[in-house]
Amino acid sequence: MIFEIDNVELYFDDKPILKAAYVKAETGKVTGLLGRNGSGKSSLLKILFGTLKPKYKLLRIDKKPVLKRFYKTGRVAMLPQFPLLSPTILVEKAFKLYNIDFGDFSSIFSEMNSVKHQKIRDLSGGQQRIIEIYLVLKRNADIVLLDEPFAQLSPLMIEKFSEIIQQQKQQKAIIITDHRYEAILDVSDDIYLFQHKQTTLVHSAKELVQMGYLPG
Ligand SMILES: Nc1ncnc2c1ncn2[C@@H]1O[C@H](COP(=O)(O)OP(=O)(O)OP(=O)(O)O)[C@@H](O)[C@H]1O
Repeated sequence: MIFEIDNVELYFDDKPILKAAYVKAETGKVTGLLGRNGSGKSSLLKILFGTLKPKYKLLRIDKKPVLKRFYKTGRVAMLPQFPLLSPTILVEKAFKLYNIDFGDFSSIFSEMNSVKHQKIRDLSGGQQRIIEIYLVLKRNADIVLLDEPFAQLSPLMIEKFSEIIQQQKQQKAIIITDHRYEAILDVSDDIYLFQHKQTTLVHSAKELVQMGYLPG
């Protein structure tokens, strides 16, 4: 399945943020988005998900236009940059709500075994994020959007999630953005750089240096 978001034109209060931006994602691949702060990565994810309305955009699945807000189709799962779960929900209840097995989770993240009966608000920021990323990644969806999943995670957790992302991409398209660019370069099959209000497909870290995103 091929997902394309094309000709994205976004303004906030007459200020242009994106002009003719394009991103393609497909089942079996991870698409990484890189770019400086404020370059429009989160906005593009929200536009794709359907919670932010731009001046113009065209969303296509396998070349056919999708006119509905995408989240209403039930085919997309999104991890926003900010907390997803209610602070008062019990961890085991959150897993039930998402229809995901806690046992499978705790066999990968054994250090999280003890939090099953706790409320989300009683976990550390990183522990909360681990649960959120896992639930969104494992959710039954055709495409998963991850906005800064790695920001609060220790290196070992990033490695574990990179493995889960590789497993999950077998059945899904995944789009991910994060400032941990080494992790994004490792996990992604395709990379887009957000720059000058547009998106460019890049092929190497060297290109990212030449384009002024990475220090030389
Ligand atoms: N609701 C809003 N109202 C006005 N301006 C906004 C709004 N949301 C985002 N912006 C502006 O749009 C631009 C793009 O923001 P966005 O969050 O998409 O960038 P980003 O690339 O995800 O940044 P970061 O990497 O820092 O999270 C920024 O200049 C931001 O100030």
